[in-house]
Amino acid sequence: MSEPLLEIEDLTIQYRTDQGPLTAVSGASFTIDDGEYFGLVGESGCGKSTLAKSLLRGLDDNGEITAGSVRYRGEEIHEYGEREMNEKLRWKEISWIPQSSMNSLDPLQRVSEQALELAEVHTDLSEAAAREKFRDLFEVVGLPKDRIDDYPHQFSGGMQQRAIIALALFLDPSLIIADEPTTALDVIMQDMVFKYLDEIKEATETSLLLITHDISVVFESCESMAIMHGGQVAETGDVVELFDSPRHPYSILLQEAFPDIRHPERDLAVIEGRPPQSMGDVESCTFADRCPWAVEECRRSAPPLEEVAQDASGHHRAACFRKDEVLELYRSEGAPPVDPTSEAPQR
Ligand SMILES: Nc1ncnc2c1ncn2[C@@H]1O[C@H](COP(=O)(O)OP(=O)(O)OP(=O)(O)O)[C@@H](O)[C@H]1O
Repeated sequence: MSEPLLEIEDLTIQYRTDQGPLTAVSGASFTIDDGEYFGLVGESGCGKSTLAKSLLRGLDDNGEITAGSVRYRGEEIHEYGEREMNEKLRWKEISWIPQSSMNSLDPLQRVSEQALELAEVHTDLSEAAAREKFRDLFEVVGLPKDRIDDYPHQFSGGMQQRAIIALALFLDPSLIIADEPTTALDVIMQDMVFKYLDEIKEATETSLLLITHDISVVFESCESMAIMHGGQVAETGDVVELFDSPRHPYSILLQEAFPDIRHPERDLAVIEGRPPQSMGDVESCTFADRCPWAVEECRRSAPPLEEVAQDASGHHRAACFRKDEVLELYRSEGAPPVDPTSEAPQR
């Protein structure tokens, strides 16, 4: 098998706070291959943005990677200095589509000027060639070519977000990180942005790391995914595999919490409780207190992320001591009420 584009292994990220170190990401692992669309899903506060920001060294000042590694095409990128990050990685190899275009387009510059600056720093393109390339990309994202010289305020929110996608594509990056790219948009615009992301997939070799709380978007747009809970990767693998045969209780319940076109009549499940905020090292399953199938072992140690079966991509893994039995239990008996004092069952 060829080398993955991005390989995250056992990544732990903490924030210094007045109450001590807060662990936002704990032992996270997954890989993204060339050309792959990968979804990172989970509730608010589960650590998605922290993980994504760490990839481009964009963590807040009080955040730090305390363990694990991030390899990009086999190279440990956290060993790069700030200059190497700018010269080798940012925009050129990995670009970023933020949650809201408001903070990322300079309101005082024409959109084309922002592209031309990137071209000047990172390419040998003449100004005319760079403008032509940007005009073409406007077309790819469904914006009129002759609007590249507009200022951001001349665009609607949806158009601004598409202009950012054009900027993100401008240097032909191998990976685009999109952090809730449609949160600030209305439903119609959300659909359009995803339509353009789908078209980009057809037209380019770019990989996408799509961060969202909406599992159904990932099922529709991505090939692989990771589901996070409380800073841990609960499950990762091929989307079809996770859709048909989820192995982590959180993945099972999360799927039941979103509408499914196969079962439109179904009542949507509610996952009781809130995700935990972990101070210090994480030494248990962060889902244990919300899990209908938790046993004592889940509170004594953190379950490792282990392979459950061969899927199309060969990396379906789940972090649950009961990963080989919960789906069957759920299908035969439903989810029992959560019992915070549960003892280990007879096995
Ligand atoms: N600068 C910071 N200092 C302290 N704690 C932080 C900081 N930034 C984030 N956190 C905490 O880290 C945890 C993970 O936050 P993060 O924003 O990564 O989650 P998320 O899954 O991206 O959430 P959302 O979907 O709401 O953006 C949360 O408990 C959050 O409160």
